[in-house]
Amino acid sequence: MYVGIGSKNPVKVKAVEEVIDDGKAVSLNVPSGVSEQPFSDEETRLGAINRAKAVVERGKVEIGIGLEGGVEEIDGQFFVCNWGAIADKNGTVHQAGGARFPLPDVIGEKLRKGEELGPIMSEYARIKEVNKKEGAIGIFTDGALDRKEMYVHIVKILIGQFKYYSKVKA
Ligand SMILES: O=c1[nH]c(=O)c2ncn([C@@H]3O[C@H](COP(=O)(O)OP(=O)(O)OP(=O)(O)O)[C@@H](O)[C@H]3O)c2[nH]1
Ligand SMILES: [Mg+2]
Repeated sequence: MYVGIGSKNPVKVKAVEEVIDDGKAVSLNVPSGVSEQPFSDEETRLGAINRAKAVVERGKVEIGIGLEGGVEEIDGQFFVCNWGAIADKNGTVHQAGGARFPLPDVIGEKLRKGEELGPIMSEYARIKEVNKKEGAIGIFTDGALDRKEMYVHIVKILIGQFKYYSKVKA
């Protein structure tokens, strides 16, 4: 399957490569069409869909995948949320949501001031570009689950739906 991923972030690219059959994905820098730091499930999901569609519109690949991270406030506490979408040239789109977990208030306060989670996490964990490594989920689970593995889960749900619904339609 010749697949494009709408990000140059290595954790997202590796997650797609790990799941697809031939193991090779084209990575493209495409706009998400939402804020750099999405602030709700809706906005994060839309960012994933926009990225997936933008990849296909570039015309290099038949199938595009968009993965987007964001935050969602529930009862005064911020949770990291993650969404993915897969799109093909015929306009088919499938979606999937991933893990969510709470962030400490000290991080929530910085998010409220308009800072982006990636840099906040790097400062908090004292790890450069932690968003391209284990990510917030790796830090707050003591390494039990890293950001790539979290996206692998989403990509499996995306590719799985794509295959299932292609068969059903045939
Ligand atoms: O360290 C992190 N661990 C995570 O689990 C996580 N989830 C989201 N974010 C941050 O939320 C913003 C939008 O996310 P995002 O989808 O735009 O990702 P990104 O900016 O890292 O990649 P990309 O935009 O180049 O594809 C960015 O500031 C991300 O760093 C995370 N940071
Ligand atoms: Mg980003």
